[in-house]
This record gives sequence, structure tokens and C-alpha cells, in this order.
Amino acid sequence: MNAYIYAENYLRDELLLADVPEELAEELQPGCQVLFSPASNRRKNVIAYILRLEKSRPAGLMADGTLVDVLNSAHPVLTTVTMKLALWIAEYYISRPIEAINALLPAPLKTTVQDFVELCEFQLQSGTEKIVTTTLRKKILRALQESNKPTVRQLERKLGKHNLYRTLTVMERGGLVQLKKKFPQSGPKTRTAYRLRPNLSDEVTEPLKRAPRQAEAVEKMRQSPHASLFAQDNGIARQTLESLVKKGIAEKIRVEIQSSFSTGFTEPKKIIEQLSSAQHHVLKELSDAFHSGSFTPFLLHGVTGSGKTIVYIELLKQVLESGRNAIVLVPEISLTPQTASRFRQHFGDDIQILHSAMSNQEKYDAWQNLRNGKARIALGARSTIFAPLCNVGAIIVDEEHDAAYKQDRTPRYHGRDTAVMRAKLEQAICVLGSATPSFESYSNAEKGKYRLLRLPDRVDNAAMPAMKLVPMLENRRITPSLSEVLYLQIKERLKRDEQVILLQNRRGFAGSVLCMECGHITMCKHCNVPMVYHASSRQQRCHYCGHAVAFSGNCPKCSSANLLYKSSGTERIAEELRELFPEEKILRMDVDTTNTKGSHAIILNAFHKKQARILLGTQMVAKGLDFPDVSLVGVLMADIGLNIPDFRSGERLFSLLMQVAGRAGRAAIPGEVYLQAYNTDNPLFAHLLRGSYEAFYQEEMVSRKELHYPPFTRMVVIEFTSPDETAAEKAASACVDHLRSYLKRDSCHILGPAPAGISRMKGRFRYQVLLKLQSRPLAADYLKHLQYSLMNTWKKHHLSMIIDVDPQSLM
Ligand SMILES: Nc1ncnc2c1ncn2[C@@H]1O[C@H](COP(=O)(O)OP(=O)(O)OP(=O)(O)O)[C@@H](O)[C@H]1O
Ligand SMILES: [Zn+2]
Repeated sequence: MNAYIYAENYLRDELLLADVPEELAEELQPGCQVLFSPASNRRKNVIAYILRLEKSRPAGLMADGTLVDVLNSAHPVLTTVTMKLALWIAEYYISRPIEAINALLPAPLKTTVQDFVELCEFQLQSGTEKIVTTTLRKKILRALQESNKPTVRQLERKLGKHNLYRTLTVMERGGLVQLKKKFPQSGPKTRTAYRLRPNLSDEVTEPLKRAPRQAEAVEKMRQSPHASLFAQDNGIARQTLESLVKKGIAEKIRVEIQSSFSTGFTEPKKIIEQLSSAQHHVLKELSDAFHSGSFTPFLLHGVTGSGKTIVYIELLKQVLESGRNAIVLVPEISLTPQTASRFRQHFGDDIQILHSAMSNQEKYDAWQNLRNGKARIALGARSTIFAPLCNVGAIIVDEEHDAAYKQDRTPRYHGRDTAVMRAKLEQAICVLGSATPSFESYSNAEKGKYRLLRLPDRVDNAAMPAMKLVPMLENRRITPSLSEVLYLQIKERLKRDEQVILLQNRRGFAGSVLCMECGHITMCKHCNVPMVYHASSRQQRCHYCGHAVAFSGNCPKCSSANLLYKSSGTERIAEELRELFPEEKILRMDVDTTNTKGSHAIILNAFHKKQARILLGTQMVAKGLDFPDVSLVGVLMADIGLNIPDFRSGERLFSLLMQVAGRAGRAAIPGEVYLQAYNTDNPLFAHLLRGSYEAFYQEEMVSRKELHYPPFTRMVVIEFTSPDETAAEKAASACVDHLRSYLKRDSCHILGPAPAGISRMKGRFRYQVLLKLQSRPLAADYLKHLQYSLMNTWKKHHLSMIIDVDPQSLM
């Protein structure tokens, strides 16, 4: 038998061919995680993954090594679909297949150090002779009886034998031992439970007739599938159970509990009596497509507060009912605890929430839960798209426009696009939902690639919030950050005991220069993106094309020296608010106040319980929050963000403002939004005030087309970094030369090399080459080849070349 595999730590990119020893052959399937012993270094085993198995080997082909063992109890860690998905990622995002596979699997699955062997408590006595047939198996059994729960490595050392996994797997299947991963930091969590003592006679329980609660508890324990009860569950008080222990009827035991993630945010379950007719219509379309059983991608464009979540939930109920499984992606769990908790309320243990703050043990348990079908919905951030579920029938991408879906290290996959691809492989439906769809998705819907569904109105007759623009140049200011108009509005809401959300857009301060007098921002005349200030050379530069102009320290339009190019934090604004409203508690939510576990939920809980009426924060306050008493949203510098040197800055800002505005007036109290801004005549605001996503989209698309930006082209950024600036620049130039001769001029624009927005990072100089491709004539193989050869040429200068396909940020 021969196996084609992708192996860890292997510089070569292509498939390796491995010999499979006979005794191993019957254990293996495609997708299995194995140990591979390379011919070049027999003593070193590396983890590898089987792509396919073949009986015979092509004539004249040498094997690259031998498979020596099989991990994860010989259960494939990659399904047919996730393996295909990995290969698609490697091809599309131009990375190595093993890198893609590694991105697919959670870290705890890729280490063997924590593999333990345990004797089973209840061994199937009769089968023992059939399984313990060899001296090795006898030795293992004896060793396990002597030392409890050794790691596989310890066992191997003790017996002086390598590669015991296969044998242990066979013994595990025979019910003799168990292979487990256990991570030290957080052992399995346990809870006290109560169970009936074994062999109770009726005489003991008879007198309980006079203690109805205790009798009820005994009955419930008898009926419980685990024959035990936790205190408080099923309405049984701890006291009742303790009395039973005293009487000798029940006993206390420790029970392992599933570690399930909680965001710490709780709200009472809201019963939604009936879907609106618009919600019904959308649900019907989705459900029909789902039942048709073929791949259908949807874009659900539903305004803020239109009730998208409950539509997802109703759809997933049908998916589970029909025996299929589902994946739900959210941009970031800690930022959207409300969404996660609503899904949890509906699906309980059927849903597995995945979160980056989980411990290794929790991650591993969660993965196994999904792998063996204990949980049937996976909900989490972008990597949840790789959940090891089989038979996925629906994939939902909530807030599909969010940039957090793009992975910022290799492989640089986009969670949303990967979701569409997985749905295709699964023959599932895929729902991309947003109040402000990404232009990529909206244009795909226009082209008919996605089916467009709309929820144009808020539920329960709630009105969309009224938007007002506050031109900062004409309005009296009461503090450096706050206009009198907005101040009066806040005061008014507090008087009515309503709530206020204030946003300071911090992502906007990305190195560009804004004039505080006239609002001017210097743009590149070639690329129409803001220029970035470089202090070292006192220049402003376009980091798309490299065009540079001198920076005088004064506004080129009105000569004012009152320029803003340093960050202006929420902390200072909070101080101003405290002076204006000394009686009020001000909640601040930004990176500084949310850097500890659970702190985010604490802030939101406080706001939810109305322990505070003003919530001030960065982008974080714009996402998904659903609080009925918020009647005012204020944005302190609404035009900050226009100056981000990125062709998507308009799209991003529009969506941010629309989203934050959408937090106001979601229930009975109508909402109002005040946007303080300098550049009030930017057309973006006119569209925003009319609440017209569509008009804004159409207008932006005109300039996208003219300047050959996505979605009209596909963009690829190639970044060169090195501690030696010349090396980075020269390698980038060499790359441009290569590409120019390789690519046809009319199919592609090549820009640069230019210094990156942040031209030096961690002691490395950064240069970028930007490709705008008409279609995608760029073969992954060609680019990978170029990558190896350039990195090799500049090896002494520690050059690295990073390829980013469909980049989301060009910093
Ligand atoms: N049919 C309905 N009847 C009454 N209330 C509803 C109905 N559908 C949804 N809601 C409620 O309306 C509110 C808004 O719904 P939801 O949070 O799902 O909006 P959304 O579309 O996700 O908005 P956003 O894009 O702003 O996050 C929620 O409080 C939800 O419980
Ligand atoms: Zn330029």
C-alpha cells in the first residue's frame, strides 16, 4: 500500500509518497493523521495527513519515506470536504497545503505530547483474549496496570518500543484502553452531583411518602439518564438532596462536566411570538432552497434591527430536524455576546460555541464534540468554518461585511468566501447577512451569483433612526470634542432616563493628516487614497504607488497649522463627559478597558441593566448591540475614517456609521443619530442621511470601476520585508520585472514597489507590490515558484515575501 500525504515541517510543497507497512494499511483512510518517517532522516517522525491511498506505486517512483503510526485513534481528522477545502485554500490563497491543513485544525490536535493511555474501568472481559493476542499487547496491559495513565511517550519509553499508537488503537477498539488528550493547565471541570446509593431496598424509600420533595428527588434520580442529579437542576434544591444523603439514600459524586464557553453576558429569553411577513418570506425562500438539497448562496440584506437573527434560528431548526448540521460565523464572539447567547438559548447543547479564549482542553473537547456528532451547530469566529462536522446543510455568515473575517497570517483566507466554498462542497445553502453588505457580495448578488433577499424594515413597526449632521466648523463647541448640539441632546435623553451610545472612530487615525480647520486631507492624485505621513522623511506618501510630497506642517489648502495626525483617544473624551455630567456613570469600551477576559461582557451587562446610561467606545460599540432604551447615538468625528489610506475607506466608514446608527431606536422609543464632522460635503453623508445603501454603492462603484479596484478586479498584494531596506526594495523590483514579463499587460495592472503604509515594522523594512488582475490569470504555482526563488536569492538578508490574495487592509 502507498499513501500520498502532506507532511509537517517539510520544505517541499508537493505531495509526498509514503510506503505503508502491511499492519498499518487496514487502519488507514484518507484524512487520517499519521506519523511519517522521512527517508532522509529515519529517526525523526513528523505528523502528516493522508490525501489518498493507492494499492500500487507508479513504476520508477521512489517513496519519500514510510508511515509508521496512526494518530487520533485512526479516526480521520479531515473529512472529504474539509480536505478539499484545505486544498482550495492552498490554491486560491497561494499557500502550502500543509499550512492550509494546519489552519483547519485546532492547535491541541496537532500535538502528541499530551496523549494519555488509560485502562478502561469496565473492560469487556470476554473479549480480552481475542484482543490481547500478542506479547506486545500483554506487555502494554501489564504496564498500564502498574502505572496509571501514562502518556503514550512514557509508555513507549518504558517498553522500549516506538509507534504504539496503532496497537493502542486496536486495544481501544476492543474496549481495553482509552486514548485521550489531556492538557495540564485546566483539567476537566467537575461538579458535585447526587445519585441513589446502589441496591436500595423499598423499606428505605418508603418513609419518604411524608417528605414529598425528597420523594420527588428520588424519582427524578431514578429517571435521569445518568442516574444522578445536580443541585438546582429540575427544581430540586440542594437542601433536599443533602437530606437524602444524611438518610443514607443518596450519595455525592464528582461528575465531569463539558466545558462550554460562556461569554458572561446574559439576558432573559425573549419570546418572539410570530415572524413578520417579511421575515416569513425570507425564511420560506431559505427553507425551500435548503430542502431542494443543492448549493445555493444567498445575500440577506436586512436593515439594522430587521430581525435577521430569529430568521437564522428558525432556519437552523429545520436544518437540524432534517438531520443535517450547520455552521454559524460571527465576526468576533466577545464583541457580539448577544447573538451567541440567543443561539444558545434556542439550541442548548446542540450548539458548540468556539472561542479563542478557550483553553486547549476546551478547544479539544469542543472539536471532538463536533467530530462525533454530540453538537450539531458550530458557532464562532472565522476558523469555525473548518468545524469537523459532517453533512453540513446550512452555513450562516452574520455581519458578512466585517473585515475580521480575513485572516491576517498565512494562509490569508477570507472566512466569508471560504464559507461559500464549503457550502458548495457540502451541497448546502449559505446565507451571508448584513445591513451593509460588502461591495463584493452585493455585486455578486447583482450579477446573480448570490440570490438577494431583503428585510427592508425594522420589526414591530420601529422606525429607522433619524440622522443629522453636525458641521463642526460652524457649530459652537462645549468641550474640544463635543458640539453644543450633541451635548444638549445627551442632556435631554438623560432627563428622560434613556440611554446614549457615543462612538469615537479610532481606526481612522492611521497615519494620515486631517486639517482641523478646513477638514482637508491630502490624497494621492494617482490612486485617490489618503497619503500617509512619514515622520522620518517629513513626507506624505502614497503607499499604493509610492508617490511622495513634502510635508510642511501646514494644511496645503488653508495653511492652518492645526493638523491632526496623532491619535485622539476615548479616554480624553470620557474625561470631558465626566466634567459635563458629574452625576453620571460613564462606561468606556475600548482596547484598554476590554483587555481582560470577560471585561467586555461586564460593561455590556452594566449597560443592559441600566447601571449606566452613557456608553462611550470605539468601533466595538457599533456591532450588533440590541438595547431597547438607546434612543441617541452620537459620533464624535464621523468623517475620521475617510482618510484611511485604503480604497475601501468609504465603504468601511459608511458601514460603520450605518451600523452604529442602527443601535438607536430599536424598540418603542424612536432613535436619533448625530454625526459631528468636518467634511460634511462628502457625498457619503448625503447617502447616509437618506439611509440609502444602494445609492451609495452605485456611486462608489463608478469610481471603483474607473480605478480598477475590486470588485471589478482581483487584488493581490505582495509584501517584501527584510531588516535590510535595499534588499526588500530590490527584491520587490525584481518581482515586478518578473511579473511584467509573465503577465499580459492588458490583463493586469502592476503598481509599485512602494513602501508599505507602516514602512518599517519590528525592525523590518516593508515594500509592497500591488496587482490588479482582470480575471485571475496568475497561477498559484508560478507565484509560489517566484516566492521560493526570490527568498532564496535574498536569503542572507532574511527576506520574506508574503502573498495576500483579496487583501482587506493595505497597511
Ligand atoms: N417578529 C418579531 N417580533 C418581535 N420582535 C422581533 C421579531 N423579530 C425580531 N425581533 C426582535 O427585534 C430585535 C432586532 O432583531 P435582531 O437583533 O435580530 O436584528 P438584526 O437584523 O440582527 O439587526 P442588526 O443588523 O442591527 O444586528 C431583537 O430584539 C429581536 O428579538
Ligand atoms: Zn498613489
